[in-house]
This record gives sequence, structure tokens and C-alpha cells, in this order.
Amino acid sequence: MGITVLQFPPAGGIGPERTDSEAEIREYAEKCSELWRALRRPDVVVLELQDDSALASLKACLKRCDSFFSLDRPIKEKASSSVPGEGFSRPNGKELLAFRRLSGAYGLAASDAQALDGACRVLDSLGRSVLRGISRSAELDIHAEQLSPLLEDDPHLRRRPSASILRASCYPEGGPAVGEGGSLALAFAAHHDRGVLTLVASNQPGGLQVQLPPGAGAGHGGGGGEWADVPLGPGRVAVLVGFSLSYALGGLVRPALHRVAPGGPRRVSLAYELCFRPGARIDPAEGLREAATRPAG
Ligand SMILES: O=C(O)CCC(=O)C(=O)O
Ligand SMILES: [Fe+2]
Repeated sequence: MGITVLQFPPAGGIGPERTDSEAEIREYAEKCSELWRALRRPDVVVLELQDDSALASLKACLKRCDSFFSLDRPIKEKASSSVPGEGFSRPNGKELLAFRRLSGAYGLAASDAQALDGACRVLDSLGRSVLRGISRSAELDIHAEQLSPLLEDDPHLRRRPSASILRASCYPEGGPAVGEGGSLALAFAAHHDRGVLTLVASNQPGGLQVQLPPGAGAGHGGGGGEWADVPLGPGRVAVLVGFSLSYALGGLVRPALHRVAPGGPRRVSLAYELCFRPGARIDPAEGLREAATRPAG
């Protein structure tokens, strides 16, 4: 396991729908295979955004979140929600602003809500293009839209809160303070996400880490339990596989164990957990029937 940095989706579009240049289609197909092979190794994929307006939305949203987290506590608490896990909260020693599209504005300033909504759109579309990309890889080769019906339709069309959620987090400098209670360490605890993919962005390069499986480290054949730094920063988005995708693809890709490294500077990040829609029927055997009967190669 390691880190693969990839320019995806390639400049100018999401795929062959947008071009009839053979060279561009070939480049896209190669990127799809690279993406799949990296996730399957398993590596963490760091996407380098080619779309300036997507890059600008994420950067701006991160800056807004940074300002929000710098406000006085009573102002932030106005954005608390009665819905568990949404709005502003302080779970386990970090500060969290969890935003579900169409769930409500959580008492946020309109411009903050707009910035979070914009980041959701960018990361949602990026997640979907990753799913389309891996489906189109020569190795997996299932229909490009096979996973799409399992995702939700635009929440604005359905007029119902999104299943996917954006978590803006602010981690304190230095990590959990000793003596403040054991639960504080949970903000920095290693975990897997349950969704399809989690897309992580931060204007700061450091902080996110993934755990290497046994044997993958730089040491003498060992390496289990070593943590690898995931290089972020403006224009970069890490793609972490969650349990739902692993299940839907019959275990062909594994969920990524990740954490935020304790002991670093104060850090603000966005993590968008792309989820299947509620009630989606996921049948890995059916979904992979064709792929499974094709000779490996
Ligand atoms: O803040 C990060 O870099 C990661 C956050 C995360 O893992 C999560 O919200 O599930
Ligand atoms: Fe996570």
C-alpha cells in the first residue's frame, strides 16, 4: 500500500462523453485503469484537480470553515442541530461542522451554507466520476453506470436531505491533551468509513494518514501498522474506499484504515462521505457477474 497521485478526471471533462479526440479517450481509459489498479493494490489515491472552478470552490470552502472555527464558541453553537451528527458539535476533542444537503441551514451564515453546498457538489461529482472511472477500467469492466442507481438522485430534485454528508473538521494543535478524558483521543483514532468513498481535502498538506497493511512498509519485510502520510493541499483530494464500496464490489477493493496524525498543527479539513441511497439493494454477486466470468488478465 502506498500513495498514488493521479490527475483525474483528465483536463476538459469527465470522460468520453465530452470529447471525440481519440488521444483524449485513450488517455482517459489509461487513467481509469491506473485508478482501479491503485485502489486495488490497495493505495490511497490522491487526485490532482484539473478543473479550476472545482479547485477554487474547495479552497474557498476550506477558508470559510477555517474562519467559522475561529469564531467564539457561542456563535458556533448557534449552528448546532437537533439532528444527531449534523451541524456544529465538539465530539471527542475536535470541532465538527457536519453538513447534509437540504437538511437545513443549521443557523449558518448564508454564505457559509453556500460554500459548504458548493463543496458538496464538487466532491459528489468527483466521487461519481471516480466510480464511473473504475467501472470503465479494463480490469473491472462493468457498465459505467452500474453503480449509479445505488446512489441518490440530486437532493434538490427529490426535496429530501442527502444521504451523503460533508464533515468539516477542526483538529486542535498538538492533538488530545493529556488528562482531558480518554474520549478526546478518538478525534485522532484510526477508523474505516462506512460509505462508498470518502473524499478528503485540506489546504494544509499534512495530517491525514493511512495505515499500511503488514509487509507493505519500507522495513525488512514487516511494515504492518506503519502510517503513511497522505499529501494534500490546494487542488488535491484523497480518495478513501469505504465499507459500502468494498461490499458492493465483492471485496475486490478494501476499506482504507485512516486517521489524522496527532501532534500536528491546528488543522481544518473537509471529508465528504459519498453514500448509497437509503434502501438501495446491493447485490455484489449480480453486479460482478460478467466481470467475474471473464478470464483474469
Ligand atoms: O480530516 C481528515 O483528514 C479525515 C476525516 C475523516 O477521516 C472522517 O471525517 O471520516
Ligand atoms: Fe474517515
